[in-house]
Amino acid sequence: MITAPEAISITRRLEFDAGHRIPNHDGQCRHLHGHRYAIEITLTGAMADHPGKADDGMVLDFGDIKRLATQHIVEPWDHAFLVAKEDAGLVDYLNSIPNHKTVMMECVPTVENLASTAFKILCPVFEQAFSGRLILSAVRLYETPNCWADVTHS
Ligand SMILES: Nc1nc2c(c(=O)[nH]1)N=C([C@H](O)[C@H](O)COP(=O)(O)OP(=O)(O)OP(=O)(O)O)CN2
Ligand SMILES: [Zn+2]
Repeated sequence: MITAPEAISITRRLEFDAGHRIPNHDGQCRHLHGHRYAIEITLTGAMADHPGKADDGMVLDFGDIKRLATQHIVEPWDHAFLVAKEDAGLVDYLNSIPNHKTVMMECVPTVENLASTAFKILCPVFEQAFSGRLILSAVRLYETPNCWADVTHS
């Protein structure tokens, strides 16, 4: 009997620190504050059948996930202030600080929007790097140990 190759999902977790605020929040989150975010990146594909090769039995080396996610998300967002472009007063203030690490977001930096942004950035990165051999199937972003958002393909 011939069986189709299994699809297996693997997940790599990375962490970074960033500041943000939700300008129109009716509670504490309208104040400037920060989080130790954790991002979990899940890729799905077939395991490599490459006896004797470094990646034999892997969907993808965890090191490759770390390298690409660090380059495209962790390094740009770590120790940055993630600010909504509509948050005009704060944008002006951050721009007045010489060499401040500010990341301008298209939308308010809720954990949902940040997870969605990360997913949109990483999807083509993994698609191009691995020629469609695997897909980015999910991004989970933790804002606190108790609060997170999941993004998957719709
Ligand atoms: N749906 C969302 N709700 C909230 C978001 C968000 O991004 N999406 N963000 C916040 C705050 O920014 C904050 O990060 C979360 O605050 P809080 O609810 O206080 O989370 P804690 O884990 O610190 O909760 P404790 O009860 O203090 O343990 C708010 N809401
Ligand atoms: Zn917050």
